Amino acid sequence: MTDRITLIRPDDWHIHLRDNDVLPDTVADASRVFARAIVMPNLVPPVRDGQQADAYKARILSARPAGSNFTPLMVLYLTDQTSPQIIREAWAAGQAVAAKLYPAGATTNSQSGVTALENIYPALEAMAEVGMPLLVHGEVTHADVDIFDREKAFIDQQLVGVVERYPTLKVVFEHITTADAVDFVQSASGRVAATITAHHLQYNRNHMLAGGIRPHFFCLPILKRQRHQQALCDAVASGSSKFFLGTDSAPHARHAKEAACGCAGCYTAFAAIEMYAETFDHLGILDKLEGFASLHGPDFYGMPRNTDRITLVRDSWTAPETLPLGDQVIVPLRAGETLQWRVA
Ligand SMILES: NC(=O)N[C@@H](CC(=O)O)C(=O)O
Ligand SMILES: [Zn+2]
Ligand SMILES: [Zn+2]
Repeated sequence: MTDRITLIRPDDWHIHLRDNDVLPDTVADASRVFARAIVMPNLVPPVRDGQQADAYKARILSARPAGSNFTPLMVLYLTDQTSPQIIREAWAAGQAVAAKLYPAGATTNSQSGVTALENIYPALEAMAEVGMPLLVHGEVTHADVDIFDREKAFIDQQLVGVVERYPTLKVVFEHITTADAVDFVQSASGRVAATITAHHLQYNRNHMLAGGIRPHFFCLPILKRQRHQQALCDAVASGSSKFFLGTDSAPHARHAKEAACGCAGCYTAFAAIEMYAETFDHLGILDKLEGFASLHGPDFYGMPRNTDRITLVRDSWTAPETLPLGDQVIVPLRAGETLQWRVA
């Protein structure tokens, strides 16, 4: 039994840090282990151009704990108005490393998102040309599509078309949740990859709904049935470089989750690499953790791999019941439960 594993320092290729008074809390958790993180731009109002990305980056940098070298990687939020010029300028100035497609209405703070794919064709063309990756929240939003089918419908109705139309565009299918998404990514060309969260590897919809409704498991895309969870586990077990770590750690204050209409998002940043280690250990694939957490992401983005290392040890500890989030509290995933691994 392996009790200790050393990895090149990992990065988080999908996180929500929010803004202003909560940044000291979210940035402290994100920067505890990860060297870099792709910072999602779904603020209100969203991060729509290079200048806004720069200003947000400055707020994140000034919220870092003393001595931290954590590097936020900034992302533009695509809207119906995103012009090729916005893309080219932000890319040329190094203000953003990617742009994110939120179908309008698909998830938290997506109300300014894209209402029809055609509206961003000019932006996508510019992205394909300069080499800026497209990050996708892959769910359709029509009221008549069942929430458990929205990811598959997005692949069929939108993603296949985008990948065909822009043969050089790099695409990251974010936080995938279905066997359909795994199949799509595996059979696509090398410029298509996906992030996988710790919670979608650890849980399925029974954890959220059987025996009582548990709002802290509610996230989007929603947890699916067990066979889909298994497909995600098989994807990481394959060791394929198309899959890499993206926590989608998404804080919402306790009162916003424990409510008649609760917000979508799970908070995992406080123990993310530990949760992944636990899952990989459980699956008997700890030897695949370094590729997933530390190598495939930078390789896909064309960035250097980190050079220092972290060590994880098998040593159980209890996750806190709550954590501070500005002047509120948050109930993290695994609250009060025993975690099997910790960072040495
Ligand atoms: N994943 C979630 O359930 N929520 C995210 C948005 C997102 O990544 O879709 C959030 O910003 O809260
Ligand atoms: Zn999303
Ligand atoms: Zn997200």
